[in-house]
Amino acid sequence: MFSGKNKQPETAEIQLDPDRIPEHVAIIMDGNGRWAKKRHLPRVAGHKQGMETVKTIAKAASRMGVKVLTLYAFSTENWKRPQDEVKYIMKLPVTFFNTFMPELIEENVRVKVMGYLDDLPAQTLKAAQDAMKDTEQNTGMILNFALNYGSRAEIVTAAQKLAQQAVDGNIQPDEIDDHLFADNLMTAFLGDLADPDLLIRTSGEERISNFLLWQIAYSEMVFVDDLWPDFSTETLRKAIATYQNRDRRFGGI
Ligand SMILES: CCc1cc(N2CCCCCC2)n2ncc(-c3ccc(F)cc3)c2n1
Repeated sequence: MFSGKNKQPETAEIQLDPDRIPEHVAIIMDGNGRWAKKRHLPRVAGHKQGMETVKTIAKAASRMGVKVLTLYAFSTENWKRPQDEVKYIMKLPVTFFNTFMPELIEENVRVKVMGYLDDLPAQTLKAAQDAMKDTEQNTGMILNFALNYGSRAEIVTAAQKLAQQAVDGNIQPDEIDDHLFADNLMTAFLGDLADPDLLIRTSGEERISNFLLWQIAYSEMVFVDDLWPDFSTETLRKAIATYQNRDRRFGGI
């Protein structure tokens, strides 16, 4: 739309139903390397810009009323990448908190980090632990980073924990149901919010890539072409509008 003498295009902000904001949004942040390649930049430039997008989207989601935002930051498979790239990526949590913690506190955001954290470099783990500690009193949106996370490993770990409880005589096999299994997953701390209402993947890829396989059983999925560094508040609003226009059935008719 054009209006007035300025002839500036007006882009009407996507209107969302405030009563149907997805409580838990999960995002596979894909396309960072391609973003850099398109600009003839090193891949790490895409990761750096991708971290800035995390800041923008975390604030936007918090202000829209999202209760949990889970971001797939590093998978158990990502260790196969070139070592210089992995080394750079592993410093991003330190940079993130050094530059963004005041805004997270101001937004009343609580940081959680889930994954196989013992395998992370010491400085990465410390940054994550400090951020979780420094924001544990916050009562607003939970910003949940999946770091060195893999869903199949998470499911196998839960099965091993339950098998050990059975061997120890603390549970009977027929006591194991959906709820008890979910209580042994890394998302257990989210309680009733553990399962994403909306899963977004960027960069046009339409794969799940071993992310929250148990938890997304009934999630709506929205795949957008934007590369993660280009993902904007408007793109998030459009994805949530798409979600709101769907009629979720949870297996029913
Ligand atoms: C360690 C892997 C990684 C990669 C990464 N990228 C690179 C690839 C994905 C796109 C976003 C930028 N980011 N961006 C923020 C974090 C972050 C993680 C935990 C935390 F507590 C605070 C911040 C991050 N972590």
